[in-house]
Amino acid sequence: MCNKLVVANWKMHGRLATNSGLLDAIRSGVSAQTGAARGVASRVVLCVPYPYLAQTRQSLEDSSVAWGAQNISEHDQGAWTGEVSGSMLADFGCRYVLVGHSERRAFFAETDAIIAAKFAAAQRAGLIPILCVGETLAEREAGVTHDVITRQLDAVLASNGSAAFAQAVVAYEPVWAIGTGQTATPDQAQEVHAAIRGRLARESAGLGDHLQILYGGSVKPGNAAEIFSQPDIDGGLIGGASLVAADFLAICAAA
Ligand SMILES: O=C(CO)COP(=O)(O)O
Repeated sequence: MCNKLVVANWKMHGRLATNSGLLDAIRSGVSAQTGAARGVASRVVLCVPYPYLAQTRQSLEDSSVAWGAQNISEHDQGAWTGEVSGSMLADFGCRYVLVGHSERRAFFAETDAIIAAKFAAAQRAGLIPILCVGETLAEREAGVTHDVITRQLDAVLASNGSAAFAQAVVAYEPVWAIGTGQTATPDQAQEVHAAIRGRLARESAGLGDHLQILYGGSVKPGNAAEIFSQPDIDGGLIGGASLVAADFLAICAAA
């Protein structure tokens, strides 16, 4: 797959005053890369905190850079204080939303069932869910990485069906590689990506061929090209390095 997808996850970073410089630099940098590559450049998405969606839309709406959110309510509307629905995100031009990030699973008690419901809510609102999966260090050391990934995928498959993955992205983020500077080796990542693709191909061969599977966890300008060169790695989900325009653009250029 030549058209890689690079997604920024700003997490809980940014301020109104400093975001504008970052957004401007990314918009013009991606535009220069797209021009140079004559339309085969990577696609780029920024997942920003909710309060900055309007600012992001204003900055990016005439560009090729898309944007999205980092979380979504599983409910469509109602008495759910503090929650944000998919249609609200669509109102702000979001095309994508992260679902099941390991920080949501670990710190906000999101279960596989809740994540499956959020995945469905995103699609009801016309958004493309980016389903995050990944094992902890203890799980890797216990040799259960594949079991964990399969359980996380199967929860969404069981409640939403395999057809739902035709309009979705999967991101493999080993928890031990997030924000630690310890990247999975390209071989470690490729092995899990191939297993994810294999699991979905068992449901439908076409799905396995077309699904975009991103790698996330300490992707930096210095390791991006090697990670992206793996056959089953279709792009990246970038945390810390997405907050520095030069680093993020270098990663986009490597994709
Ligand atoms: O969690 C991540 C992206 O969602 C990865 O974060 P880092 O790139 O900072 O390791």
